[in-house]
Amino acid sequence: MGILLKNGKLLELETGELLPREILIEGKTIQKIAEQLDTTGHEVVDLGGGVIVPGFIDMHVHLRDPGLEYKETIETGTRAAAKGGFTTVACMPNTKPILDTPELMNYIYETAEKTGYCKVVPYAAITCGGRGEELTDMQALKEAGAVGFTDDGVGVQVAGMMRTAMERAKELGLPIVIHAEDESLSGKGCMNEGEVSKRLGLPGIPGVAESVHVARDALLAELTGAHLHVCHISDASAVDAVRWAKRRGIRVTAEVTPHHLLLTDEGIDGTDANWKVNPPLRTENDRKACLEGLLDGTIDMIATDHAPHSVEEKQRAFQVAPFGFVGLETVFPLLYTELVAKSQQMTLQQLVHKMAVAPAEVFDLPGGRVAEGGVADLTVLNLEEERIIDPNDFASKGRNTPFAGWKAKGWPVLTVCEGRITHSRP
Ligand SMILES: NC(=O)N[C@@H](CC(=O)O)C(=O)O
Ligand SMILES: [Zn+2]
Repeated sequence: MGILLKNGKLLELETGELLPREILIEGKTIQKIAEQLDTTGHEVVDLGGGVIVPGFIDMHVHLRDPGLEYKETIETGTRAAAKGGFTTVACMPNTKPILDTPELMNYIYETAEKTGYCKVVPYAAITCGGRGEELTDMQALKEAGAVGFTDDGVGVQVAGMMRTAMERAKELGLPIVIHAEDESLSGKGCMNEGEVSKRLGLPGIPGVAESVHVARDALLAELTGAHLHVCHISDASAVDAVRWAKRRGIRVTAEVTPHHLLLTDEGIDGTDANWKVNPPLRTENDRKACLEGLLDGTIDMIATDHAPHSVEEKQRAFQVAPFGFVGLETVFPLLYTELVAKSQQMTLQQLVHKMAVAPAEVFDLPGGRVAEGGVADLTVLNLEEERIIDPNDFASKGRNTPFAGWKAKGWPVLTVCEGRITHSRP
């Protein structure tokens, strides 16, 4: 007995056409796609006219497990992911302890298998403890299933250390994934350095703290032949550095978050730490550069940088509260509403490409397409349903979003991960 999805419209990714199609799922596989299928012996699920797209893939998620379970667990984080239409997430190693051993890779895989609502692929740390002093056993970490190496949360400060890391990553065929931040430039900053930080009297983080690392690591990727992936790009000169590197034939890819596409530092009043994130929200010029980079292919994909913190932590004063926003449950409706429906700056198929197809391609992961014989990872969207974002509705333990109260449409109503229904809403 399989699952038969009826009354849905399949998004054709090349043309954007919505094709009336029925889908038969057996086990973990999409068995058949046709205009009409025989229902006998199958569990029928009525999609109510919803739009079928490949399951989303998020390459930047903080699941906080192990050690910081008061912020999030693999169970709550993946439940939030499934609710947001995701079937795969890559989790960041800045947990407690840092994910720097094969045993910790195994812990992630085993816990996700037992309690997860989507597939979880872990990144491993570049340096032991994320301290930037000594490289991890990258080969053993690859053998244990790491999808790439990153010290996300902090930048690797010493260029020579990054060079050696890239040489090893190149040999292993895995990407180096960077949180681009030169600490000698970012210092104790808590928001973007500019007009707004000056007005508020808050210490700033200049855009160059990011772009000098992007440029440095692009050059090191050229030298070593490694694949460099740039996390959460936010600054116009960093986008230019990626564009330049791609033109030069360097193997570099990049991601941008929904908040850097939609918000600027103008929204910060210095009292609400739900607006505090790293890299910080920057200027309108930077925001536009990120969007332009996404549309012209400089930036390959969208990633949420889902970074849950407790309510208590985010109630602290702006300067001392931790950086980060949750994002898994709101990213699609926000971007669909703002960039597709309201302003037509993007098409639906472009957005789905950036959230599902591109991450699967760049990181060589299963999924990213809805096709016969392929893995049954898919999401059904109700593009008409409009709702107000209320953090109290989140499955995530985190409530920290600057988008509370925004009205958005295009909510995921059904998520199927490897043939299993992981989220379903009437
Ligand atoms: N993005 C953030 O503001 N915070 C992240 C770290 C990170 O992704 O750099 C976190 O772990 O909380
Ligand atoms: Zn980061």
